[in-house]
Amino acid sequence: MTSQQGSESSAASSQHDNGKFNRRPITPAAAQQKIAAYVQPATLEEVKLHEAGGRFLAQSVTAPHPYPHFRRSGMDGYALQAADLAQASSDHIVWLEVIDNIPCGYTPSHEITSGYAARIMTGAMVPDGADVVVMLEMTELRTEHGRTWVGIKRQVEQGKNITPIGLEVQEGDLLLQQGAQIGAGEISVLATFGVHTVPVYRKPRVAIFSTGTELLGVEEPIAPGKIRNSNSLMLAQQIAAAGGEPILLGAIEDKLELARTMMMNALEHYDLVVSSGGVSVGDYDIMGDLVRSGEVEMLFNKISMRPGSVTTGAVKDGKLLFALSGNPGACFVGCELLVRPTIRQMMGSQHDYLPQWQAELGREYVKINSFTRYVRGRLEMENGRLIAYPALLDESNVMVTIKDSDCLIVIPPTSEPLAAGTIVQILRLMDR
Ligand SMILES: Nc1nc2c(c(=O)[nH]1)N[C@H]1C(S)=C(S)[C@@H](COP(=O)(O)OP(=O)(O)OC[C@H]3O[C@@H](n4cnc5c(N)ncnc54)[C@H](O)[C@@H]3O)O[C@H]1N2
Ligand code: MOO
Repeated sequence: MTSQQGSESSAASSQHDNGKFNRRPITPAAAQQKIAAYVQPATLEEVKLHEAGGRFLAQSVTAPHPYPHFRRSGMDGYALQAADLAQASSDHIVWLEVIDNIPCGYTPSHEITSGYAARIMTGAMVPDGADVVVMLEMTELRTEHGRTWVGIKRQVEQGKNITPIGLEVQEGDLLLQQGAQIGAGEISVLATFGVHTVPVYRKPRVAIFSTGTELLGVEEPIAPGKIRNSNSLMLAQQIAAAGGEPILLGAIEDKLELARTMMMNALEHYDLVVSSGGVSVGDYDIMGDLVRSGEVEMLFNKISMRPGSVTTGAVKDGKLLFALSGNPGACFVGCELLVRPTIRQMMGSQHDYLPQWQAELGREYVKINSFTRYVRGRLEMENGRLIAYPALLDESNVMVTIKDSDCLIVIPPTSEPLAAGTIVQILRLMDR
């Protein structure tokens, strides 16, 4: 904040000017490590399988039975003994008597011995004695006096069209590791093995509030000097996508007392607290003042990164507080780099940080900085090469290009512009 009426936080900030201007930056990796040391794992709950999507498994799951657990036909056809077709050819048809009919879901009523076959459908249980299923299209039928024979004119290799027991999974195999995120494939595994309620980590309840006397509700008409509070809702979406349960506490004016009440209430009632705004050095940067006041233990209040250099982390009674910048670009990046991993760690994820890839820079990047930059960018595959295009407008206070980005391009501290084609690290933005 720069200009406001009111004197409360102005007075407060002047008492703290020393601490305010003397911030010691730590690296983004050091900030992530500091936070990780305070993460408390969420408690467990059992959820119904159809509601488990996106959650993280709290216990590993092993197979209670093999899969498939019976020999399964892969085709509609006839189950028989391959050796019976040894003489079959285009000139010699082999006839086998059909003694059983096995639809899906039924068990065979006869063992197959030499000279006999069973009609069988895809997915049905192959009878004992049979070692091959011959497709319907390769057979013909003859019926006499109420008895039926199947005729086959070619040899078929033993085992053809039969899925053996345990082909996919043996009994006792590890199916899913603790910490695995439950998606469609995992749900399919759990359903197959009868796991109808799933032990998962509780979704952390993440309180969100914004500070700024300029902030209007989204539904309010625009007014001079005012802006709508987009950060709270942007954060709610990021937090939900990361797996947390966002709790929107609204916005407060830039008044230290309001911020104190909001922050203490949020820390008391929720698992994690995320605020936006008021962390810089201005007269009304109340979150910075609050964190420096000693009421919470400050972990850092400057990170050697842009955007989001003013991102602040603190802890109180074991609960983490992230005071993110009000600038939308910095707020977004701070959430992706710090809040998202925290939520995922709380939920037991093994993959907490954004995945890192390499790409070629799509156009030159000329800004020079002593801090690492996380530039929002767009990935394209061109002639088999992954190209990352930095957004044309990537300043911390730019909002509109966040939506166009699917990665953050990591520009290390550099004194030279980076040429197009330079190999850069990128962090993939997930869950969008
Ligand atoms: N003298 C200095 N000024 C600034 C410095 C500095 O080091 N010295 N740092 C700059 C940097 S870098 C950043 S980043 C910003 C950080 O500012 P704050 O985090 O304190 O955020 P505010 O001042 O409250 O707001 C910044 C900007 O964002 C808009 N905003 C705030 N909340 C929301 C919201 N909920 N939704 C949408 N937009 C929001 C606000 O109106 C401002 O335009 O400080 C620099 N200044
Ligand atoms: O901290 Mo600001 O977002 O670096 O630009």
